[in-house]
Amino acid sequence: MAANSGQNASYSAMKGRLHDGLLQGLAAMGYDTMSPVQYKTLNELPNFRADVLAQAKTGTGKTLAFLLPALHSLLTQPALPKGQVSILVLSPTRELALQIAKECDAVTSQLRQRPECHTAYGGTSKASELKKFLNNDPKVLVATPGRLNDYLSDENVAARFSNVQTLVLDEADTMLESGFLVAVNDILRRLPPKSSGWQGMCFSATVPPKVKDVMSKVLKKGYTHLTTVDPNETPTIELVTQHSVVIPTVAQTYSTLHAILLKEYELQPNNFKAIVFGTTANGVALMHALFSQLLGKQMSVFQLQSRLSQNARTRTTNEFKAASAGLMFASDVIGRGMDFPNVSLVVQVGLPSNGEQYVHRVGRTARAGNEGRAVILLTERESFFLRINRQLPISLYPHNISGAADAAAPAVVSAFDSVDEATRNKAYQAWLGFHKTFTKQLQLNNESLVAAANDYAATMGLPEPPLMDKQTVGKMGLRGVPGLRVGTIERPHRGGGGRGGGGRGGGAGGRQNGGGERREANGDAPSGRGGRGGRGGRGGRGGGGHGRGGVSKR
Ligand SMILES: Nc1ncnc2c1ncn2[C@@H]1O[C@H](COP(=O)(O)OP(=O)(O)OP(=O)(O)O)[C@@H](O)[C@H]1O
Repeated sequence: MAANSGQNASYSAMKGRLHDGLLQGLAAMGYDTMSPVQYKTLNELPNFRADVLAQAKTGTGKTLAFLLPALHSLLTQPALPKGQVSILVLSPTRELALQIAKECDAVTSQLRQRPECHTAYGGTSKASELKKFLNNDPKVLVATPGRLNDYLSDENVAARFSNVQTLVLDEADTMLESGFLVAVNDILRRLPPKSSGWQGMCFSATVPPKVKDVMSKVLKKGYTHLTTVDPNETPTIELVTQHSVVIPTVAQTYSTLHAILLKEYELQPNNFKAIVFGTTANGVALMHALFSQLLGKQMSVFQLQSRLSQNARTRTTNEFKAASAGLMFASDVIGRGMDFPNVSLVVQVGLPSNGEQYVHRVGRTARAGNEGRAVILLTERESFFLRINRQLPISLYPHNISGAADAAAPAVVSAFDSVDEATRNKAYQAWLGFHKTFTKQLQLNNESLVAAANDYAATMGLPEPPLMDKQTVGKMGLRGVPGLRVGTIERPHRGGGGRGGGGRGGGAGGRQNGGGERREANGDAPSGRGGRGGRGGRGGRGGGGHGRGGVSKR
């Protein structure tokens, strides 16, 4: 990885200051040079146990930047009693938790006595994970907040954290935002008090000023603020060429996306590896189904979103990490932190939750010094995003693709015929729920919102707008709005919904959406109070914190 501004320092310079076993681990991983954020945490902290807020661009090695000092302290301090957790890392998503744990295992791989690194996240069997946790000697735990709260609500389990030495918030800004804040506060209440001396580490590519206040709960006054990002610059990576495509209405979305993907494929036919972000889980499932028809013969098509079982999520994550090429449709379950090597293109379809989320999604490409491209596809109404985020280095797409989009339209229409109706119905409802949260910015009222949703239904080849559950319509605040088809939807018996490739099949959209799917943002946010965290941690179902700040089914 390239390092900059005279910090092209070799890890060998850390000999005698960083535990030898860790240096050997880094060598085994093939890393000789410190990235700038790694250089700074290892050289500019008053000591490795100091509290730190670190900001560095996406894909520049923040994970090792927090793991190395924390692991060094663990390895050089008197051993904690068996079963006591020393390093606790909080991550917004399950996939990211697993990835961090793997990085921890890799960097400790050469130690004679390796500290055990465990994970705790929703969507897995709590009983068996907890048994493993309690019967072994986890020194590092990487957890999502919901499942961790579930652990901490049991006094015997909470006792395992009474000597915690380091608490890391990865993707710290999102962890301290509305979707997670309640759960993180609950965790902080259940851990030893800050005055007991544990080290706080907050890492992210983006640190909006509003979260700095909340950080005082984790960071001691006088903490070190390290940054490799110029404060006057957006933290988006320079190695990504970023473009926008604005279309008149939602009706042109999929034909234009098709044209963009083919153009980009033409520009980089070798090892074309792309992620297309959508706004909702059901919207992603729809794109996956549609583009499997349209492009499935040319490339492997994947999807990752919260309605898939955790097994499917983990399997697909591993497959796409290993793949040299492929097309992934994803929600924000992989919007932050995830490291899929050699992704050369990121496309965002529809509005990101905010400028920060845009930056994190773009950061899925151009990692570890590589280059990448990014395109955002918005409708005219959604293009306000470009106006309010003028600081982002986005220019107009330089290729004329409107002809190709027109030419693709008939193929899109016929591919929709093969997408099952339930998938289209759910995407319609998700679209409506998502856009409902933006009506002001989109300058829509309820009537025009429903009219636009119905155009969207027509684009998907649905003969009439899908039937919506009365309750769902009420929760969305759309009761009585003309154009909606409202009725009672037969709910399948519990357990009757299949778990097909497209996610949690079956299931009427109303129940799944619990009042209308909004955005899939931020992470596997717990839905309720921390005490219910385990359930919330499932993310796929209950996950969501439906706050306007925008966390929902991803
Ligand atoms: N010193 C290094 N030399 C080479 N590669 C490295 C080095 N440190 C980290 N990497 C690799 O760079 C990639 C990005 O690292 P990492 O995922 O930690 O980035 P990040 O800054 O946390 O990104 P994000 O902001 O998206 O969370 C990973 O594949 C990681 O293994």
